[in-house]
Amino acid sequence: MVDITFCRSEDRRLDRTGLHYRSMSSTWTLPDDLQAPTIVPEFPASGEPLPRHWSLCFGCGDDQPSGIQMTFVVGDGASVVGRFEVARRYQGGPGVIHGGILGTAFDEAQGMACRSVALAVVTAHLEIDFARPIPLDSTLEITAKVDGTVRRKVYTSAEARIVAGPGADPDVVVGTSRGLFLVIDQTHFEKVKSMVDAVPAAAGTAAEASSF
Ligand SMILES: CCCCCCCC(=O)SCCNC(=O)CCNC(=O)[C@H](O)C(C)(C)COP(=O)(O)OP(=O)(O)OC[C@H]1O[C@@H](n2cnc3c(N)ncnc32)[C@H](O)[C@@H]1OP(=O)(O)O
Repeated sequence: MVDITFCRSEDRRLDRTGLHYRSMSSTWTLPDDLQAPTIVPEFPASGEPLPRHWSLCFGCGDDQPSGIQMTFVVGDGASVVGRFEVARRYQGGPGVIHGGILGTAFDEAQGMACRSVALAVVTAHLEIDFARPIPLDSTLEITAKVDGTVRRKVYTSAEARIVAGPGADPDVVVGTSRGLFLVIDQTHFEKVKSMVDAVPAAAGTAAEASSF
């Protein structure tokens, strides 16, 4: 049970772990007992591709044609570098990406970075700063890393840059994100894994879901 109190006068929320945050990046603080990431042996070496975690995932799945189909390589240490094309169907304001799509990309990239320290995680908290408009038809690169862990909690951060197409400038950060992920075990998806096609007990895909 997460105990979050919203303090209206200070526009600040506090949780019982001492993690302080609000909608501005300057207030995301890492806990004092943060442990440096310990990389699991299954995580590929720097420069190697990092395979999708689930074929039907909206973020990385190659069997999910409506998704953003991000691809990843492993970066230095507990980090990953993900890329995707900002397709025209991801439009929010005229000519630019929808904020929720950028949120998807950060969520996916930070979750993939967590694979450096754990076999499976889910997002508990994600916050984003949208720094620059991101044009359609550009290629976005997200660099995400694990900043540290506290028990099952994995603290992550990420930056987005346009690396090809309209507005490309690898020196300009167009968005940033910070997120808390929780390590899960196989019981997490137990009640829903047969619903992968929104149909109970779909053979095959349900079995694959257990390896998420
Ligand atoms: C490789 C994978 C890539 C995946 C990329 C995509 C990832 C996703 O989009 S996942 C989908 C979106 N997320 C979800 O569906 C998760 C839904 N939420 C849940 O299932 C649960 O709330 C869950 C698992 C996150 C936490 O529940 P539970 O396991 O019972 O943890 P709980 O005991 O409440 O909390 C554990 C610790 O985390 C802290 N915590 C949990 N949630 C939060 C939160 N939102 N903010 C701050 N702290 C939190 C608690 O305070 C507690 O801290 P401490 O150990 O210091 O006491």
